Amino acid sequence: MEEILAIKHLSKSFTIHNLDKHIEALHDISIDINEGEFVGITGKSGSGKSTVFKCIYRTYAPQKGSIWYNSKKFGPLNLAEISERQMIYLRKFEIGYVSQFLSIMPRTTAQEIVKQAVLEMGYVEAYAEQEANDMLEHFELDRELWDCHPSTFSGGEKLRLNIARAMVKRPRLLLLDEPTASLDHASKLKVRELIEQLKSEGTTMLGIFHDIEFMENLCSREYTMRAGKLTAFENLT
Ligand SMILES: Nc1ncnc2c1ncn2[C@@H]1O[C@H](COP(=O)(O)OP(=O)(O)OP(=O)(O)O)[C@@H](O)[C@H]1O
Repeated sequence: MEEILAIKHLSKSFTIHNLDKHIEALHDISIDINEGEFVGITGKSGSGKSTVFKCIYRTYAPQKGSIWYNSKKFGPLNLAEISERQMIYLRKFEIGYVSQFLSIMPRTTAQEIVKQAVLEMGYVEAYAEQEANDMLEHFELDRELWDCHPSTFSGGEKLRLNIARAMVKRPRLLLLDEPTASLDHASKLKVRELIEQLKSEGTTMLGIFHDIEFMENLCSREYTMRAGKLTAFENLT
């Protein structure tokens, strides 16, 4: 199997100037993922899991180390060093990120949010609308809500919309940062169903889940983090 992501000796720290504090969020992290794999990351709150994702998605710039991603369009790239333009392309076409929080665009309806994600990729209006509708239906977002602004949605509704927006793009690499945290059991099963579908289509996924049961039989390997370091590695297959 070909490697799609190779994180090598990644370190990230934060300085909070007004408090005169220095936080070592990641220390010498190395993780690799093969194409089509679903790899899990577990660890206590504050151990650095989301920081790894934010470095991959380049929300954060790491101080040390490299993040090699084998792009379909560009070939091997170090995400820690590429231009913002290339990173924008990758976010649009190749790398998806789902967190538990929905960043709401003002005056945009739920359906438009998902549709916009497809339009961004260059598809025509009618196709984008169909894809958006299929995805909203899959996640059983009440039809009454499709033309509403999500600012008034419940936590679970916001989350389902968030997942629909990321998954409608069928990214090659999908980062799932506790996407099921506040979902009820039925919605969790929907997410699991879609993850299984994406897996069978060859999508590579890196997931953070507190709910270990949810990950069962989904992940091929699992990394455990503690205080910014990788402390365990397990092959699950
Ligand atoms: N932007 C930031 N500025 C300062 N400190 C930060 C920042 N982002 C993360 N941290 C710190 O880095 C450490 C790791 O945070 P991170 O969010 O990666 O943990 P986590 O394992 O994902 O936790 P959780 O499971 O609670 O989401 C924490 O101590 C956190 O306070």
